[in-house]
Amino acid sequence: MYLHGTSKINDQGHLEIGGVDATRLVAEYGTPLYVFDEALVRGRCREFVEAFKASGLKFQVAYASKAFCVMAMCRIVDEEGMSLDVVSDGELYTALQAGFPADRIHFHGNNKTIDELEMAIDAKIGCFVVDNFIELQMLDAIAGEKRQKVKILLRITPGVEAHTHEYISTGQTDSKFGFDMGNGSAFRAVQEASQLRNVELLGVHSHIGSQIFEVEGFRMAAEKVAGFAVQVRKEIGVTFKVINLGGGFGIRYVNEDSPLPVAVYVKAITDAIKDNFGSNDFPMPEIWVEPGRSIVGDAGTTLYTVGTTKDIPGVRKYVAVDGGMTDNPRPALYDAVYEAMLANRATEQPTEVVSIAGKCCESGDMLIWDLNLPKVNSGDVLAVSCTGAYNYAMASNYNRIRRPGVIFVKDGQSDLVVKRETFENIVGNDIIPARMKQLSETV
Ligand SMILES: Cc1ncc(COP(=O)(O)O)c(C=O)c1O
Ligand SMILES: N[C@@H](CCCC[NH3+])C(=O)O
Repeated sequence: MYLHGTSKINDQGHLEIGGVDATRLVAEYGTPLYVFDEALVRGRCREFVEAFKASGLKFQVAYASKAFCVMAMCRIVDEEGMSLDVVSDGELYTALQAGFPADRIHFHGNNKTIDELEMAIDAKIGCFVVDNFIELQMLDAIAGEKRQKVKILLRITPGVEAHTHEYISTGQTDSKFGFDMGNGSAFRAVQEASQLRNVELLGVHSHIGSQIFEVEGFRMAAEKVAGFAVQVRKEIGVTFKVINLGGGFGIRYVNEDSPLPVAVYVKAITDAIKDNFGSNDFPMPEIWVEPGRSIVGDAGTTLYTVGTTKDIPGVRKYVAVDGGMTDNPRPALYDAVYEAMLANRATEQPTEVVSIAGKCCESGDMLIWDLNLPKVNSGDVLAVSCTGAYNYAMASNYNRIRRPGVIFVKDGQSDLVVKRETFENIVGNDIIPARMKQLSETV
């Protein structure tokens, strides 16, 4: 397993993250457990911010909280001076509860409800990324009722197809997101927005997809957006102050993945902006981005305890862990691949090929196929790397399994940032209707 950030093998032959022995974490917090390397998260935030500073452009780096949104994470993002992108009232609520400055919150989503729009207007967030005509009209009306003028970007689909899994590719014409540039709806949206009284149109947003390894897609998107911006300025006199190129920067899950350093992505984007703007035809806009996965993805490791094994001679050996698709649905959803190691026997050589199964009542609940490990025993600790993004965020209670706790580790210290769910949480929202036998009557 590739060791990301501060992860290393210590003198006891154990995996250590943030200066804390993984076996100690297991003893203290139990498994499954999401462990975040805080120094790596902060390091990634700084890589983005520094790279943009180096460009000399005005910028905002908004962490896409959908990747991993908990209050402690919002605190880190604030402390690192970044903005925050939310896509639901739940993410917005989390950010506000964490004391995240509302004026640095951007609100995304293709179907924001009236309640969500009201909540965000009341909180005085910094910017709405408007996805469609209905939302544009609704937002203008609600802002008018509340006597506020809200800042907006329009999400446009530039017709750029990112080379990634089709479910996480979003920049193409056939997408549920945004105003299409190709069929003229993006142009009409700018016309409409620029005439509304309660919105201030800052510019446009484009997000082409996720887990992208090349800069070409970003460059193409920047060029297309620039062409659009020039057309809009020429034909209807509207000048964009902000161009947001979204997120999508890839990370290394496995050996075959070849992400570029953050600075290379940022340079490609800022160069593309400089190449296309900054003349008399178009003043230099502010550039915004929304990285999610690349901030937290490889900073996360999930620790599991090995339970049962099933050997089918000549076919396969299954090794089951105490979690699975409930804490990491990505293999089942996207055929995502992961690396793993035995955290308690990290220096031992691999001797067998096993497949890691989850504990859900579902054949598709497989975390890793064909993994080389030392001979695995019940009670071993399996560490799966790169689980920081879209794992806790997409976790479920399928089979009524309790969601694991989350800890941050740094400089030899571990802090619980999300408690493991309890059985009380599991039944907490259940109600037995009055017409059914009540608990007191069942004993
Ligand atoms: C609009 C938008 N911005 C930002 C992101 C974050 O993407 P990533 O986690 O790949 O950086 C996404 C998710 O793909 C998104 O849909
Ligand atoms: N959930 C996806 C990423 C989606 C990004 C949101 N537009 C993943 O795990 O890869």
